Amino acid sequence: MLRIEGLQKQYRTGDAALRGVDLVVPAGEVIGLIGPSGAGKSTLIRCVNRLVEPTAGRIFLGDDEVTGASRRALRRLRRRMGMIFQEFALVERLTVMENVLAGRLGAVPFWRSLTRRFPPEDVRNAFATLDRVGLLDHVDKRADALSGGQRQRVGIARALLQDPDLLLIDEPTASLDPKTSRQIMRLIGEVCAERRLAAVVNIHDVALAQMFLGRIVGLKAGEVVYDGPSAGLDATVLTRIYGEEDWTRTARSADGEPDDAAPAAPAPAPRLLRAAAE
Ligand SMILES: Nc1ncnc2c1ncn2[C@@H]1O[C@H](COP(=O)(O)OP(=O)(O)OP(=O)(O)O)[C@@H](O)[C@H]1O
Repeated sequence: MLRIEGLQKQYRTGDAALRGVDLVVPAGEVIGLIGPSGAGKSTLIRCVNRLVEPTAGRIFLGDDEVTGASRRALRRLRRRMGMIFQEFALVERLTVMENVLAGRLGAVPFWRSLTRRFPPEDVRNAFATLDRVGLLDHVDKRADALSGGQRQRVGIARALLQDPDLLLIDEPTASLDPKTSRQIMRLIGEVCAERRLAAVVNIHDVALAQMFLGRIVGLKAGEVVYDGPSAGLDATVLTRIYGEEDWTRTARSADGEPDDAAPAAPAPAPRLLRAAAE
């Protein structure tokens, strides 16, 4: 479980990127983090693993506090957080298997990682994970010989090999075609359910988020302005998050149809938070 309390981030430049975010993501739940450019989505994800140092607030992974953790404790906590990136972040000249085993770096002794000698159990796990993500036939291929969808599957397998409690996923489908994007979102949902992982997915594609994620958190100017079911993302809520626009072809109402009768009937118990500043 991920718990965030009163998270604030002010960059040195003076930009207040997060203004008191509260968020709980239970084990097994995948949430979609949406919001306009500059809303603070990447900052939020990076504060969770302290790639960006929060200015105020507290973050917990299970019972362990991430904020304030010593360097050593933070290293251990980061091993429990798998990261999946938009650009995959693979080592191009290494094979699929080597890239996936990189997920164990930090967990194996340094000399083993230098000589790339991983314990047999890690290798067995890597095979099983690659099988799960549909890449068993590609283990010896170099990363640079893979398609975008295959590359993202490697990214997912590498994160899973860490045996994490939490996945932090930054724009996983930004460079993928629509069908591959759906396959990747489906895979993320399935593996998180199977392994009871909490996950935060930073995603721009609202329709895709609605299709595959049950819960959406909408950020605007560093504040959570919506936290509720994806079915509740109607034109009114989208206007709250993104501002005025014709949302009728984007929002899907609770019955799955495009929301062209906006404003739509309220969705089941969405938690509308603070009205966005006008
Ligand atoms: N390293 C940084 N130094 C200073 N300001 C930053 C830094 N990173 C982000 N910001 C500012 O913080 C705010 C939030 O940025 P952030 O990248 O978190 O938004 P985002 O929602 O992820 O945007 P996008 O969807 O475009 O990636 C913006 O005003 C941005 O300019």
